Amino acid sequence: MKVCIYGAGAVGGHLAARIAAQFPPGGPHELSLVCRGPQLEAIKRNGVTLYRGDEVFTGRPSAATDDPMSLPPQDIVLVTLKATALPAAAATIESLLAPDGVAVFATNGIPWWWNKGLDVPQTPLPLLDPDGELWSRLRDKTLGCVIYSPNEVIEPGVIRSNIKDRWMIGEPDGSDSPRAHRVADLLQSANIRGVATTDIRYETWYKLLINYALNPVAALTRLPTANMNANPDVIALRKQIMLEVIDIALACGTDLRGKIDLDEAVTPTKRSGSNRASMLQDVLAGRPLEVEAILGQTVALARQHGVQAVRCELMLGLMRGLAESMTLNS
Ligand SMILES: NC(=O)C1=CN([C@@H]2O[C@H](COP(=O)(O)OP(=O)(O)OC[C@H]3O[C@@H](n4cnc5c(N)ncnc54)[C@H](OP(=O)(O)O)[C@@H]3O)[C@@H](O)[C@H]2O)C=CC1
Ligand SMILES: CC(C)(CO)C(=O)C(=O)O
Repeated sequence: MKVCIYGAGAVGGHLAARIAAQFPPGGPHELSLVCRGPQLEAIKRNGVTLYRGDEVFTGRPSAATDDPMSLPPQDIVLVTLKATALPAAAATIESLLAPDGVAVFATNGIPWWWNKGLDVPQTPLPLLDPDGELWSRLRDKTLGCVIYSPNEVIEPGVIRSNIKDRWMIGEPDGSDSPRAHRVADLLQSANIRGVATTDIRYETWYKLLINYALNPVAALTRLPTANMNANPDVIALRKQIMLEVIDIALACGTDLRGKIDLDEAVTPTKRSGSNRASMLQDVLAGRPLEVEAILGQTVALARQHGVQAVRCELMLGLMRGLAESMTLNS
């Protein structure tokens, strides 16, 4: 198969290193990476490397480029761009796909395709897809992907993660499709825990519960997870946010009550280590923040369903302000 990772930064670089290590050029799969700047230069020079616990994965893709249109048609495009970069990439991703190809959107937050297959008007979400480019071009060629894996680019071409990871892949309409299994099988063949699910919306809410209570708090406090997990004020706030997200999910049809141990989520005893949430990495690097995917669209759903979510609203206001100040100061 021809497989492209579009946006090979932290998460995409993780997948790239493991797939490239397992399938070097000339093997059964041809791996191409789309990235840019120092990351692209380093990958062209040295390949891509992942440090994961004591393990090191390193490999070279068949191609690495900042010009996706130079690549042949792809069977699978794993899109690991930030949610903010997706609308501008919609036309290119569409052109890159082979006739039966599929794009797998691996992003945090509510995904742009959320309305597809729901009993709601079949229209795009304006906060995530303002001109409907993603919706009109890609809604029938899309799989969702929820990522349980913290990653950071520690130098160009080099990613650090931890030993636990899981990648849930599913159809927006919840069907059990061959293409979702094809993607999960590809990941499994590279010893990555890829799982095809018929309930990607449950996974989305579950992960959003973690992200809403982690990413903006990390971005505002600038604390890595180990410090957040030891700070009583932060712990209390995060638990309150999680309870609100559980209410919003329930109003939208997903029951997370009792499905997550909130104490373990905010003060883990079964996990060790520390990482910087992706939104904190973005603040520190001066990159656009995924405010609308993680916060804005969640609050929009809360308002639509009449759910009071005071802390979620408050965090949204603060994060929209922070995003604005970053553009003013850039
Ligand atoms: N990092 C993490 O721990 C986790 C992240 N996620 C989610 O995964 C998704 C991806 O996040 P992450 O990997 O951290 O993001 P990164 O910013 O590390 O990766 C995105 C990459 O895409 C590149 N890129 C953006 N636009 C283009 C373009 N037009 N052409 C070529 N390259 C481009 C970026 O380059 P540049 O830097 O130059 O903009 C960057 O290298 C997000 O939705 C995030 O929330 C989920 C779980 C964990
Ligand atoms: C996996 C996790 C929770 C890691 O911090 C994340 O999703 C992020 O940083 O955005």
